[in-house]
Amino acid sequence: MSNILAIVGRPNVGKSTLYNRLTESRKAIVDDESGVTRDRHYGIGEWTHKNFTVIDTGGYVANSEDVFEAAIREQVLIAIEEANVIVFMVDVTTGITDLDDDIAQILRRSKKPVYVAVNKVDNFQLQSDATVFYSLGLGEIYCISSMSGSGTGELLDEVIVNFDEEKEEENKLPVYAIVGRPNVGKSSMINALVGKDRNIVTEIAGTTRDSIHIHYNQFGHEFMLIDTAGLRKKTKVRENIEFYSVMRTIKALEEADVIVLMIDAVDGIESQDINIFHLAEKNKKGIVIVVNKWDLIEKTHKSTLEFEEKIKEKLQPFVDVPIVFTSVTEKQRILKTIEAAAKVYINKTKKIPTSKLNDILLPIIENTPPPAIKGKHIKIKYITQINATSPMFAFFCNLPQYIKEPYKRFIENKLREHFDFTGAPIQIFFRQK
Ligand SMILES: Nc1nc2c(ncn2[C@@H]2O[C@H](COP(=O)(O)OP(=O)(O)OP(=O)(O)O)[C@@H](O)[C@H]2O)c(=O)[nH]1
Ligand SMILES: Nc1nc2c(ncn2[C@@H]2O[C@H](COP(=O)(O)OP(=O)(O)OP(=O)(O)O)[C@@H](O)[C@H]2O)c(=O)[nH]1
Repeated sequence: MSNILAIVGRPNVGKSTLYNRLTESRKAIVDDESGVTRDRHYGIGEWTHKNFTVIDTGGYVANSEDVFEAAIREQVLIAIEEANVIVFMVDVTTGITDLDDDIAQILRRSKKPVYVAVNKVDNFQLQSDATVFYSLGLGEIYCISSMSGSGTGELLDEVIVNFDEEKEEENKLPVYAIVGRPNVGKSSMINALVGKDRNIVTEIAGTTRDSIHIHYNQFGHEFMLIDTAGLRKKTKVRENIEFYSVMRTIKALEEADVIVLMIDAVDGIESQDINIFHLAEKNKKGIVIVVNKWDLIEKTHKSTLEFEEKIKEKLQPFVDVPIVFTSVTEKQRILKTIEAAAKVYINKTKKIPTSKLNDILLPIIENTPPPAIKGKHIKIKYITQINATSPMFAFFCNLPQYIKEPYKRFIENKLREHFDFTGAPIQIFFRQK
């Protein structure tokens, strides 16, 4: 299951403002991506301990007047298909426009939950103006002011009912998703892996009609593979191809345990790749980077090392990820890709016994304690790994609020040094004890 919220609506109703509010609130809590350019159209939101991906559809619409209404209509259709919940935003100051009516008509036919957010209800008087939006025929309306945040909590309370909490599922096969920009070699990789041999491959219909999950069981590896490659929607509006491909990628990413992010060796790592990488990281997914078309590179003995360094520079600070150099056409290191994904899955799901954790980390902490603040000494007493779907550690101490980002980073590095967590994002919490 995935947790995807799409905000749809015509331009200027305030979608981006709400998007920023939903995703920034999260940023304020864990701001660990200093200096990284983030994509403004999708990000992670959090409400009462549930995480979800928020998509601001507006950003994908071209400026040209003639495509834009068609583009918006099509985006609404794509959003209905791919997202789990839709927030339909309208503007109290303009009332219902023709385009609002059009969108409402599409949404009324959808089976996905739709929430009407009447925005710019900045004061109490405007609430009575909002009642006209009941005539859209989409049920309850939620009066909000994206600018001030008023009403957004009530809206979110309802929205997140549709989302799952992260939980451990027993005896479940690992799920890998191969993602990457168009033409990077995703289909070729999948074909190389599963070929056409139906004895080893069974296609299982996914949650939506056209999502393909492949059951792989060969060479000692068994897992589910999400195929995002072959799924190309015929969009009428050229501008929406990117929107659609981002939707598919986000969805695959939500459903997977480990993301195999393919990069073109010739083009190098691009901002889109970095966005996907950070989304995967924030979603606590395991990550393997595959540099494909390695055959096209003129190589010296230092090439892989230099390439690796260039990639890691751009992935800062989360650089403890495996990088595999493949040539799918020359069948090079394809199995190695699978092995890397399997190893990342193990790293992501393993649990370090509390005694071992404390035996190794407490002496290190003793040697390099968190810096004292205002003359107060911080004492870390013990550590446990909290059971979760990805590595999460609680450090119990007297003054958790005084522990700063650099020390957290230091702790994370020590964890990575002593226990292999390559490819798995780590969460660290300091708690009062
Ligand atoms: N008064 C008021 N203005 C708001 C509110 N939310 C957004 N706005 C303003 O409405 C305008 C449009 O907001 P955006 O968030 O850019 O709207 P959008 O729907 O994302 O627009 P597109 O990106 O063009 O699709 C901006 O000037 C916002 O400051 C609100 O709650 N109250
Ligand atoms: N030289 C070289 N070409 C490759 C390699 N892998 C794939 N290609 C070629 O790259 C092109 C695109 O490959 P696809 O597998 O269709 O790429 P894709 O990522 O599935 O593309 P979309 O379906 O558009 O997302 C094809 O012409 C492949 O033959 C490789 O390792 N080396």
